[in-house]
Amino acid sequence: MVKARKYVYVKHFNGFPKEDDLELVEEELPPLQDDEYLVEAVYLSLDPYLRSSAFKLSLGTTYIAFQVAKVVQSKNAQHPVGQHVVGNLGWRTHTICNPKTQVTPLPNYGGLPLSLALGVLGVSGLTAYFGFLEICQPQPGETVVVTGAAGAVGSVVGQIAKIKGCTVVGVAGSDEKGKWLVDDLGFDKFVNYKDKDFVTKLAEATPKGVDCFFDNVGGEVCSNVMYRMNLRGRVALCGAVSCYNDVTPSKVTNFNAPLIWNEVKVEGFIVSRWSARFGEGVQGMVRWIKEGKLKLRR
Ligand SMILES: NC(=O)C1=CN([C@@H]2O[C@H](COP(=O)(O)OP(=O)(O)OC[C@H]3O[C@@H](n4cnc5c(N)ncnc54)[C@H](OP(=O)(O)O)[C@@H]3O)[C@@H](O)[C@H]2O)C=CC1
Ligand SMILES: CCCCCC(=O)/C=C/[C@@H]1[C@@H](C/C=C\CCCC(=O)O)[C@@H](O)C[C@H]1O
Repeated sequence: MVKARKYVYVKHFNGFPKEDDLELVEEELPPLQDDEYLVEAVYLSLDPYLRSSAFKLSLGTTYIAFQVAKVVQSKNAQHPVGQHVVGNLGWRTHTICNPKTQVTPLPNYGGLPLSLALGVLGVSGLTAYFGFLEICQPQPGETVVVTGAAGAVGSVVGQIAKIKGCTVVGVAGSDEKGKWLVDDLGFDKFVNYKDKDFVTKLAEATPKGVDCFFDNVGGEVCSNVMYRMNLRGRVALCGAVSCYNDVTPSKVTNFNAPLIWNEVKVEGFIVSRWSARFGEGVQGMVRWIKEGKLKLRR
């Protein structure tokens, strides 16, 4: 008999999540039926959307999260013991899956760690790859700004922009992160959004204006970058991490006028739009990692 432990959503978040909004529960799992298989979590993801999506969840459900898991018992020939899979199984240690469970067997990434399936070779990396390339359509020589630049998505966006021959400015919240972006990842410049002179520093870092803007944070930082957009610039609205736990909507500077005058194209997206092409994205990223063009923090 296997005992699973899982985090159950028991109280709606009010502001930032609190410990007692989730409860750790033990559950005895029944023996496997035909075609079922049991997986054990190896890595769990902890992503910003776990906060922004909470309002859609019913109380009593296991908290959502992607995990990399290993098949430890199986009555399903497609999922033999020892296989690794990735899927949105939630924050739980053990899960009984059946043929309808949406998990993807993990390929061997040529020696790269399986945890990357929750990072650069998973939702975060694919969000950067498709969101940036498809929506921003970067051209060599253009100026790209990415917010949340030291995060899982932003750090990949900036590196892809460098691969595409752009000048890249990362926005992050500490000088230590900025140093990592410039010295280790090859960003051209960094601006600290906590700097009291952020607006001036941003203008200094983007003397030719901004052609592509990939926004992960929303709020006033996003508004400030909108004012730097060039004629026919492109903005990919990926996330708004600064606002996910707002109890009342945050007040920000209105940026309609500069976007209208400059005929800027602004588009929000959810990465699943490109799910039929995820294999292409993973292949592209594995190639860049092996060529040393895409660096990771493991
Ligand atoms: N549209 C889609 O399909 C998807 C969207 N996303 C979104 O992408 C964004 C980035 O995700 P991910 O990289 O995984 O997250 P991470 O947690 O790795 O990074 C987020 C970064 O945001 C910065 N940040 C946090 N709070 C603020 C704030 N108040 N103002 C400005 N910056 C802030 C943090 O850096 P610092 O210390 O510098 O503040 C942090 O590095 C999120 O908004 C997420 O919801 C993710 C996946 C799919
Ligand atoms: C303003 C909020 C933007 C959130 C953007 C974001 O981080 C999206 C991440 C998705 C994530 C969504 C997960 C669950 C949504 C709840 C269930 C549903 O309505 O379908 C997941 O799909 C991976 C990222 O694409």
